[in-house]
Amino acid sequence: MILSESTKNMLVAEAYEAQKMAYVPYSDFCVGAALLAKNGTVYRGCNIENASFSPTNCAERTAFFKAVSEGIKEFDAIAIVGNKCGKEGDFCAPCGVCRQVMAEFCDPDDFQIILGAGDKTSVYTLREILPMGFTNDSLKSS
Ligand SMILES: O=c1ccn([C@H]2C[C@H](O)[C@@H](CO)O2)c(=O)[nH]1
Ligand SMILES: [Zn+2]
Repeated sequence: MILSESTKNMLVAEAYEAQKMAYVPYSDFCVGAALLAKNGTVYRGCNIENASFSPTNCAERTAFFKAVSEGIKEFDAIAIVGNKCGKEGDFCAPCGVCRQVMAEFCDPDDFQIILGAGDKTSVYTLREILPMGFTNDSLKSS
């Protein structure tokens, strides 16, 4: 899908709002995500850490799981911002686990990943950041 400049800017602004809720006592790295569903709803997510480290949930997956837990499974785009808390930073690309979660629900050539940092944005398709992904279809092939 083609994202308008205003939709892109709105999603990055939503991601910055989500970032304020990051629970990051261990990394001090604050991430926010804003996931745009095909019905127009925006789901915000932040990263949520844990003293046991491995239960940590990324901002992107928080947003996806909020949506899916409410019955929403069709998405157009996600905006992501991440940096040391309170500092300016560079683009924050989603981790491999989050890319895999995106692959479960999103069309690789249609879904847009918007990285934001300050006034800059950079947009990718899911296939660009997860080539040769393992999906539901992989289970069907012989
Ligand atoms: O795309 C990313 C990359 C990292 N993190 C989180 C996980 C952890 O809380 C912190 C440092 O890895 O940042 C995200 O939420 N999304
Ligand atoms: Zn992740």
